[in-house]
Amino acid sequence: MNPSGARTRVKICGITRPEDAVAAAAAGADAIGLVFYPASPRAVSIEQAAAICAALPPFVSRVALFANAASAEIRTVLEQLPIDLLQFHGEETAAECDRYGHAYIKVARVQPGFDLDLFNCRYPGACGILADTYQSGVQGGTGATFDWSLLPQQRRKPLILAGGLNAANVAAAIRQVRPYGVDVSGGVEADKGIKDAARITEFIHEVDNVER
Ligand SMILES: O=C(O)c1ccccc1N[C@@H]1O[C@H](COP(=O)(O)O)[C@@H](O)[C@H]1O
Repeated sequence: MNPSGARTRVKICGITRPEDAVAAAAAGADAIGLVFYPASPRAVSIEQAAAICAALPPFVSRVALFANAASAEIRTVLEQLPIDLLQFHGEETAAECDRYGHAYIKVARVQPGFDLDLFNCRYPGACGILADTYQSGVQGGTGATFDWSLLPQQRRKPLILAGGLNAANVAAAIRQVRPYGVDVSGGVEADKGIKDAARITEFIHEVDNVER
């Protein structure tokens, strides 16, 4: 449960195969993430993403992740796929995020000195902020946690926690940060881009059974 009394939402990111999307949904995931960042080992083509979206049951959100992508590419994805939410994982400005008229979350890559309040103010159009680990030269999917005490308890927008989460640390993360949701990629994989159904189930079990 998150501070509002609702359960902590779970997004399983970096899905590359329909069967992994089905496994995530069966385990209780609220959202799956499709990576449209060519440099990622989890990047998918439009065709792959279409097959994944088609395999999903109702009420599981489809999130399209971009990092400094060209607007034409983002528009193509929005035209061709049933995307519920955009995730901007790069250095996109608020104007760049707003231009699609589509719901989005903006990623903050957190390092010492990070100011969540200021970041919220910079992206008034975002429906949530995803906090991930800053690592020089890496856009995301680092598999590393950050110092969660850098996040304040009072927030203007829903906060999604990411970065190195797995079944062994997610309960502690939720108890400390009390996020709206959590996002995981590497922590539920058998290999890059290949999800492990048992790890997904274990992760969501931990999220749903956190005692605060
Ligand atoms: O997963 C990737 O390869 C990736 C590449 C570029 C930007 C973001 C990426 N993934 C996102 O990073 C966070 C944390 O991932 P992890 O759990 O530490 O592996 C998450 O939002 C991923 O979707």
